[in-house]
Amino acid sequence: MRLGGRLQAAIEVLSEIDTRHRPVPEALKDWGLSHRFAGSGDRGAISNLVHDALRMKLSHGFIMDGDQPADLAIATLLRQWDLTPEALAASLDGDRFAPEIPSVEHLDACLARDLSAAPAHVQADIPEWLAASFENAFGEDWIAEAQALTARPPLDLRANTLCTSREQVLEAFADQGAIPTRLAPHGVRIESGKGPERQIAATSEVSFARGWFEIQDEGSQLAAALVGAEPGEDILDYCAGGGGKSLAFAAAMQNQGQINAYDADRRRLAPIVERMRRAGAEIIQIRERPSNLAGLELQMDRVLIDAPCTGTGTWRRRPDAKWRISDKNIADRMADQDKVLDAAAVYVRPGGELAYVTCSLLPEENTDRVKAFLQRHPEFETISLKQRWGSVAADPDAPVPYADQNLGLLLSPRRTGTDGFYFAGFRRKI
Ligand SMILES: C[S@@+](CC[C@H](N)C(=O)[O-])C[C@H]1O[C@@H](n2cnc3c(N)ncnc32)[C@H](O)[C@@H]1O
Repeated sequence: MRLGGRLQAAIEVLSEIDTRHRPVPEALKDWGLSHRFAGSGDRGAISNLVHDALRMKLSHGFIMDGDQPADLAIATLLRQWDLTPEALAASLDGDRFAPEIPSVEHLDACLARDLSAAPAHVQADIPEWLAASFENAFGEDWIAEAQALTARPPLDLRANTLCTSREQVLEAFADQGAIPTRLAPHGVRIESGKGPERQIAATSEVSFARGWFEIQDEGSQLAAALVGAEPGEDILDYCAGGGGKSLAFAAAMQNQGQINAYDADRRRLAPIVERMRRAGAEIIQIRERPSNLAGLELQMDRVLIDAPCTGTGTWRRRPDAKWRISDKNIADRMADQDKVLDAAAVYVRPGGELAYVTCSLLPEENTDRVKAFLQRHPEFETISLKQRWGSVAADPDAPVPYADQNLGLLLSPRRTGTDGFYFAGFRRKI
């Protein structure tokens, strides 16, 4: 397919998402099923166009003075794929599958519009009602922080030190330009491609089948490292999901000690079985049911709560989530977070630690929850995060996360080059 056909396809998929509220992966899949002639390069390019358009939906709408799917897709090519209006018009010329586009003069005039005249949330490309939360989280940097969430994310891998080294993983992906992550000591980064370029399918590699790495954002790797798991300890991963953090603990603990992996939804735990086998992680005990946790009360050296959250820190990966989030979502997640904090805290031994992690940037889910927890649980105190960060970050000169009076660390794409993650740590006094 030429650019015109890809542009037309992206417009159709964006319309489907907009009018029928379809999830992006489903809308893209359906388009692929009804256009079987499209090759994998075409599908990748169309997917990139759709995701990029959603990342900057509001500012594209402002610049184009219209937010129809065609406006968004055309603006994506001009503002994110760096095509000039002339180059775009030339590449669509004579392409019978291409949509009609405005004249070069009109597009030049659109690009000349001054985005700084737009309302702040439009410049930031976030829903208006969330602006106050972003400002609370980041102060005067909030627009720049929100704008950094509109970029394509890199692909981050965590080298599994149970069976290989970061150097070997770097070598395996040397052709793709892999580099060491700046902060996470075992991370490997492959930067995102530009325009139609697709991200590599790292999980199709032999090195993946051999257990050399897991796909894990650098922010998630850092959150796991901040927990501070050491060989020989007893750990509870209370919201273990597919086990991303449990696997990181097993490597940090050199397969010595015990990790109890629990999740309220036991179907989410199922992938751990295969992942443990592949990674050679031998110390993970899967706890499928609440009753399997009996007897662990006051016994754990460390408990991690990787809490259910709105995922605002991962908007680079799921840009449609940015336009779906509601007040009710946030309120529901806050209630879940208080519930898991109370439920998981009972397993921490005196002197042991409780870690609270979200992949959200909203203070409502982060510092507010921590303050409320400390009020309900005077038997816990916060731990010094400055020291902990120093022991985790590979590069002491690298940017540090936001820290609010020792009430947690906040990582973000702009500040730390990671997904947005929040980490807070507590110690049980008695
Ligand atoms: C952010 S995800 C966990 C991701 C996982 N730790 C990882 O690193 O791959 C949050 C998890 O919390 C679980 N969850 C939600 N409510 C819970 C509860 N009350 N008790 C335990 N787990 C809960 C969800 O099923 C979900 O798997």
